[in-house]
Amino acid sequence: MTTPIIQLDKLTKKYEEQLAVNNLSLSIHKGEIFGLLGPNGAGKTTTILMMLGLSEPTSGNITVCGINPTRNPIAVKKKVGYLPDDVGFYQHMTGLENLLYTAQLNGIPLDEAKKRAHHLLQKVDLLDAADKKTGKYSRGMRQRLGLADVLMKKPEVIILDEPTLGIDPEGVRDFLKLIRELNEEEQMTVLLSSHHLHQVQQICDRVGIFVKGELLAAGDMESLAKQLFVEDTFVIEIKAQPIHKEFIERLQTIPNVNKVETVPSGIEIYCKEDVSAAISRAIIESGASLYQLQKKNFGLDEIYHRYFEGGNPDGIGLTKK
Ligand SMILES: Nc1ncnc2c1ncn2[C@@H]1O[C@H](COP(=O)(O)OP(=O)(O)OP(=O)(O)O)[C@@H](O)[C@H]1O
Repeated sequence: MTTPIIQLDKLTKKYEEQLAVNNLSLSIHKGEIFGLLGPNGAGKTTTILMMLGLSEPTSGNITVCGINPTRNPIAVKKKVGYLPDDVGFYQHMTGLENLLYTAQLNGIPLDEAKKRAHHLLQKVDLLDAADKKTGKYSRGMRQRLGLADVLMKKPEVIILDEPTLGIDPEGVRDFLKLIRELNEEEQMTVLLSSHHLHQVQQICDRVGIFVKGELLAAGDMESLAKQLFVEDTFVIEIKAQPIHKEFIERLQTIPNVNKVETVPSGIEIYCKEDVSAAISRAIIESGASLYQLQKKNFGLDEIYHRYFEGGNPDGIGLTKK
């Protein structure tokens, strides 16, 4: 594992009596796409603002690209590109002029800036609109130009706060694909804050689930499932015939099986360990025919929604490690 490019250590932010971020520790590694996933008011934006040096933590430490952003926000700004949910441009200037202006502010020589702007406009599919005033851009176009704009200075890290808000589904797909491509081509680390499960699941290498200022769990899908569903790490789906009461009862006696549920597509067996072999043995021995047996992978939406079953992080049947 590489050294973290973003390191948060017991980070806390209080707004008077409001605890926006509570004792947050998190490491994000160079080159990864990390998703900060949480509902409105979870503290995602507050965390991002602290990483950028735009808000001071009440306590705890932050290091971004080896820099303490609270003490040195300008140095961090040079290395980190930030795309807020609604990016603002000089509306009377064209897309290209806006990019060149950003380049000028970052001390990039004009020739180099023109080449980079052309390359990026092509990447974000705005070459045809390069000479159009940004006041006439659609929201999706503004977000794509925003992405090109943060990339002008070749940042080491880009932080995207709800970047797809208000973009149509096709636009969202293209935008996420573009982020993935840029991450691969330019080896950039990406921090994506969102409450859209599917989007986060689609492109992020790891995800942190953030609620009420606290990081409940972080990791890839498998490890999140393990962290949040300690009781039922595996769900095995079977199709078998005939299914009767004794048969279900027999499945329930298999060690490490927590729950057996009949669903329209067959039977779901929730268990602590992979007991596929014991299940198939039990089915055959009971004289039934087994048509299908598969391990169900937890998708992020299942993880997220099941975790908040009843609107309560301590929800039914779920245990946090
Ligand atoms: N400047 C502020 N003053 C007081 N409270 C604030 C301030 N900024 C944020 N908060 C509060 O801190 C908490 C976290 O807000 P934050 O904007 O960081 O959440 P978020 O996860 O980004 O939510 P959203 O997805 O809605 O943007 C909320 O309860 C919010 O009301």
